[in-house]
This record gives sequence, structure tokens and C-alpha cells, in this order.
Amino acid sequence: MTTAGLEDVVATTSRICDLDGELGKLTYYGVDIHDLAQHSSFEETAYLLWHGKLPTQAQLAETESALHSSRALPGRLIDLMHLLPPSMSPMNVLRTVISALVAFDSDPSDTSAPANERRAIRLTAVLPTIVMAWNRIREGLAPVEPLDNGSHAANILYQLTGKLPDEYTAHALDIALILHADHELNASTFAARVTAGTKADMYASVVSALSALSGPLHGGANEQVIRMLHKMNDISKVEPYLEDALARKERIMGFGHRVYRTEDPRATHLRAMSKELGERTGDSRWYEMSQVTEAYIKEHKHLNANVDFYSASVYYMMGIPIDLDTPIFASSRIAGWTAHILEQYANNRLIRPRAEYVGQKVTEYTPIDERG
Ligand SMILES: CC(=O)SCCNC(=O)CCNC(=O)[C@H](O)C(C)(C)COP(=O)(O)OP(=O)(O)OC[C@H]1O[C@@H](n2cnc3c(N)ncnc32)[C@H](O)[C@@H]1OP(=O)(O)O
Ligand SMILES: O=C([O-])CC(=O)C(=O)O
Repeated sequence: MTTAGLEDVVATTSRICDLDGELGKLTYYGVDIHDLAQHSSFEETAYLLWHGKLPTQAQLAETESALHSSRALPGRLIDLMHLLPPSMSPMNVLRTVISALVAFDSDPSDTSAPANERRAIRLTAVLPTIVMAWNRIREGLAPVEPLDNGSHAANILYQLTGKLPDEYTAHALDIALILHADHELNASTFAARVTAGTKADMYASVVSALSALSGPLHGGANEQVIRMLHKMNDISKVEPYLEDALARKERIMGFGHRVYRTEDPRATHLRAMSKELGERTGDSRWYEMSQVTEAYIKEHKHLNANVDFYSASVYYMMGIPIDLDTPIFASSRIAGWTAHILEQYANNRLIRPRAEYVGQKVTEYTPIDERG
């Protein structure tokens, strides 16, 4: 029997992330996402995903220092980006450059667990450097060198503008990164595990994940949400816009989920953050339009906002360019992808499901000059 989209199919065991779609509960190695959002940092959360336990002070300091020293991008990869057309999308540039990064691995033949753990740190640290370097290069500007200290979040914002971010914005982005870091067997993580399951290297597995994340039904939805809010542009236009879109049977980006049947626990935090950012920036329009959209879609389609909905206005009010929304998602999810790749390598079996054949029955081969 086939299950369209593998809905509810259990494809692997994993110790990393538990997701209860009925209760709206999400945990990483048993630690509740609400506790992580309130008390943790992206670095601590990444450590938890990679090692299965929260770090001691010393372990956290060691991980932070390894992340700091892995942020810089080889000069040749900056040269490579200069060769790409400025119109290329940041997600396409990202997977291209991550693919090329394998050439700078000091020993690609070392497939031991410690070597792959080092790659997980390197890939996590360098991924936003690629995104932010591209954002500058496409504008004809020199990339901003990454900070050799500070949080992943603060460094992302610093590389965007060349200015140190204020404490509030850096902390808000840190929370958003915690919330996006992992999500069980979502499409991009599954893609990463399928590739890792062939014993392909970690770079190849991350390229698969990035490719899957980029689509609008998955991580690409956040960018589409803010584009939709721009089309609405005014609170009075929200309902007519949605009415027309639903009449045309369009999907409203940022709503619905394969697993959650209730509020996405991550949306709870992002909604509050969107409200607060609106107040702080003195422009609550994006939050208010989002709220009206949420109420309308709940009433007319019975769908909840997912993680991509409020993250869109949050990133926009942080001054992040719209087409960097999905790369920002990737700058966090890289921790989850690499944790899943490490778990796949540690207990590997090739992932190879079957397809139910629904094509035509066996037929004679017809020579080309006899075909009608
Ligand atoms: C980080 C993330 O990946 S979170 C998800 C990000 N993606 C989006 O926000 C894109 C919009 N949402 C969607 O397309 C879907 O809800 C998905 C892809 C997230 C989940 O899809 P599925 O579990 O396969 O649900 P499916 O596509 O079967 O939809 C079920 C029904 O709800 C409707 N529906 C689901 N989502 C939406 C939506 N956002 N807008 C309008 N209708 C929707 C479908 O049209 C379908 O209706 P029908 O049965 O009358 O045809
Ligand atoms: O779990 C999913 O299918 C999509 C999702 O919310 C995520 O990847 O964060």
C-alpha cells in the first residue's frame, strides 16, 4: 500500500527530536523547545543536538571557540562567488559554495566520527558567512570579515551590515535560530539522511538538504510570506487579498503542516517576537497584517500558522533582505541536519523504499518506423 507523501510513515528511529503533532509539543533530546527558547543559546542547542546532552560551561566554551575559528571562508570561494551572476538566488549560491567547500577539507578520506563532528562545526560556522558574503558581493561590495568572537546570531547580523547589532536584535535572532534548529524528519532532514545513507560525505548530504529546504512548500515559504504581505501592503487589503487567493485555490504560505494539528509551538514565540519588533521599530503594520491573515485562515481554512509565517515579519523587521529568509533558516537548521547525518552514519543502512508500479502492462517493443 502506498502513502502519498509518506504521510505518517515512520522511516527511521532517532534520538534527536520528538514531535507530537496533536499536543503541539517539540523537544530536542527530551528538552522542551519552550525551555530552550527561554534559557538556551543557539550554540548550546547545537551542542545538545550534536552530543545528546546539554554542555557544561567548559564544553560550551570549547564549542563556541571552535565555531568562532571556523567562520572564515577560503579566499578561493570568495573568488568563486565573484564569478556567479548577481541575479543568482542566495539559496542556489549557498548550495554551490557548500558543494565546493569539500575541496578545502583537510582530509576528506577521514570519515571517523570525530572528523565528521569537526565538519558539523565547520559547516555550521561557515554557512552564514557564505550567505552574507554573497549578499555583499551581489551589490558590488566587499564581504565583511566574520567576528572572531560573539554569538552565531550576532555574527550573522554583523556580517550583514558591518555594524555590531544591538543586544535585543541579536538575542531575538538567537531565539529564532534555536526554534529552527531541528524538526524531526522534515523534508530537508530526510533528504540529508537519504544522501548520508549512501555513505556520501557530509558536504553532499548538506547540499541535498539545502536543495530540499529551498522549495516553497518547506523552508522557502518564509520568503513567500513576506512577499505576500508586501502585495497586501495595507491592513484593509488583507481580507480581499486572501478571499481572492483562496477562490483561485492558491495555498497561503506559512499555513498548514504535515504533522501539527494544533499551534506550532515555534509560532507562539515568533508571533510574540513579531509584535515586539513592531513596537520597537515603530512599524506594527507587518505584525498587524499577519494577525489578520492568521485569523482569516483559521476561520476559513482551519489551518494554523507554521514556523515560516511569523519568522517572515520578524526577519523583515530585523532588516534582513527578503531573499535571505530561507538562508537564515538554513543557518540554524544546519545544526539539526549535521546532527541527523552523524546519527545516520553511526547506525547506517541504505535508505531505499519501493514504488508501487502503476504504469502500463508489459508491451511489445515497437520498431521506430512502425510507431504511429
Ligand atoms: C518549515 C516548514 O516546512 S513548515 C511548512 C512551510 N510550507 C508552507 O507554509 C506552504 C503552505 N502549506 C502547504 O502547502 C501545506 O500545508 C504543507 C506542504 C505544509 C503540508 O502539506 P500536506 O500535509 O501535504 O497537506 P496537503 O497538501 O495534503 O493539504 C491538505 C488540504 O489542506 C489544504 N491546504 C494545506 N495547506 C494550505 C495552505 N497553506 N493554504 C491553503 N490550503 C492549504 C490543501 O489544499 C488540501 O486541501 P484539499 O484536501 O481540499 O485539497
Ligand atoms: O517538519 C516539517 O515537515 C516542516 C517543519 O516544520 C520544519 O522543517 O521545521
